[in-house]
Amino acid sequence: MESFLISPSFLVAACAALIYIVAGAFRRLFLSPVAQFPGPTLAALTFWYEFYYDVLCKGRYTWKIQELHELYGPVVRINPHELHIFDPAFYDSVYVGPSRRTDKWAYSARMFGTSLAAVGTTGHELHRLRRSALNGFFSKRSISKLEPTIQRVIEHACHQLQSRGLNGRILDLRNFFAAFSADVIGEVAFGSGYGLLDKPDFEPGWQKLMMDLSRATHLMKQFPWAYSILNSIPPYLVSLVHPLTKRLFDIRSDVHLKIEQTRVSIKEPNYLGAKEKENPTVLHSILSSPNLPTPELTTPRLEDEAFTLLGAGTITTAHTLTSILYYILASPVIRFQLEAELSAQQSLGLKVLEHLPYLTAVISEGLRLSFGVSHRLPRVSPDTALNYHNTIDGKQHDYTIPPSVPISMTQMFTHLDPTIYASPHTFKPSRWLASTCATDEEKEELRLRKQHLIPFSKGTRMCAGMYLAYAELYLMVGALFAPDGLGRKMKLFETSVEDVECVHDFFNPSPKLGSKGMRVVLENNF
Ligand code: HEM
Repeated sequence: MESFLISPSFLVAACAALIYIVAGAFRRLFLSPVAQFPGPTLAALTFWYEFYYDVLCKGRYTWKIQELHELYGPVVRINPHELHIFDPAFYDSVYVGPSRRTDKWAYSARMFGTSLAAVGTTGHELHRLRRSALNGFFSKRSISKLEPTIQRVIEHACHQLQSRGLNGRILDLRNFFAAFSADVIGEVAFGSGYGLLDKPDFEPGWQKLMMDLSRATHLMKQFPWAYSILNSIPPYLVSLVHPLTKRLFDIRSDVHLKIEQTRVSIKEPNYLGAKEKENPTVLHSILSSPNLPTPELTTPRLEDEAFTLLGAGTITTAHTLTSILYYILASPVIRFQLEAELSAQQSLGLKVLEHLPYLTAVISEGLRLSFGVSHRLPRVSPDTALNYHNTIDGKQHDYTIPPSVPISMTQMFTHLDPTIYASPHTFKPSRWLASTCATDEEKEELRLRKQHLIPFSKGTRMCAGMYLAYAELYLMVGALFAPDGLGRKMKLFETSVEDVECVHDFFNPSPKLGSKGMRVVLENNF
């Protein structure tokens, strides 16, 4: 062993490795386009810094970034290549519309393991193309046509909730809403639900699986090859090690089958007269999109796209609904006002609900405190330098951020900024209500609050399913607190704010690990 360590070939290899590391460190510290920006040296040197907080400390880098801003100011270098900005006023300069080319940074795009889907597409042009095939299906107009389908799933969900909650049985709304949001996507996007609402206890494994996948995004980012390895292992072997993934593979096979069936059905001569014309699935929509060239219509790509919808639309919507329900049930005053507003309505269709001021305020406040996603969202502006100027606490901050530098911001920081939202951790729907005798200053403050509510992000990469999400939120909360709604019977069971409040960033927000869920019982339900 000793002789190996002093052998010439070992010494050459060791010297080469040392030179490589020192040169790499020198390049990152002094030659990088972000070398002049403030931040911890360790973060500038290596991604292991972020790994430590996000992987070893379980999704805690977001809070460390917050501390770094207190130390270094509004613009901080948080890893060898990326700058993070903590200044809500700058949001619209980073998350822009199609007029400025905006890429996703490859390092963060690979978090999702779906490089063929819009969400994992890095380049601006290809993303615009892929996104155009989704936009029609998820437009406000199309979603309003899907209202009867969503209503049907809600009726079924409430029926199941009532029967599961008989005799004071404890119900976990976190699992309930995860099953609900997945079944909605199944119904509206693929033509049939996944039956999760019919499973015992609303299949708790589903919510857990979605959160496990969400948590794995930190590893995907750091070790992209892990996904290729996982993909090459036969599904039955993966299911042996992680039994929950069996359901995922089943869904993937189902999606595969539906893609092939849709491919055949749209070629049929009477396709446009068929029932699909009334209720086209997202697969019909993509496969008959006039803009997509043939390479964009392969089965693996469509599988990625379809699968993303399930991932993107399940935990986000479920977490928002869970948070909203917690805050309503925890506050008799809020509950009373909501019930009073809903009791005064003749009908509770989506168009009516969307115009109810108090319900809208409750939903906005729920979206504010559930953040959308808890992770920062990096964007790259390949052609344009961005200029940042602001004076904070009497200190001037001026930066020119060169083109192609990944820049990220975090929705949670904006939603909890006390200069925009007073007492930011308090669930306070009244902050969204316009008073008839408001002063100009108060009107301006309300405008700013609305402008800074960004759970779906903004710009070209903003959420594709926003209108579907809003429809689910309005219709579900409306149904639960309607005069005969089940929400009126609900009582929290051994649940506190710690069971909904985000303390781990697994891309999706997670409450404390070990939480037993958002548990309720239904009173007088025998
Ligand atoms: C309250 C519920 C929801 C919230 C807060 C939310 C939030 C977000 C956010 C912040 C992004 C940007 C992610 C990024 O930049 O990497 C996003 C992307 C996306 N969301 Fe949602 N989402 C919700 C529900 C849904 C639903 C129901 C669907 C559809 C079934 C959906 C589909 C998508 C898709 C496809 C993307 C990728 C868009 C792209 O990259 O072009 N989302 N969502």
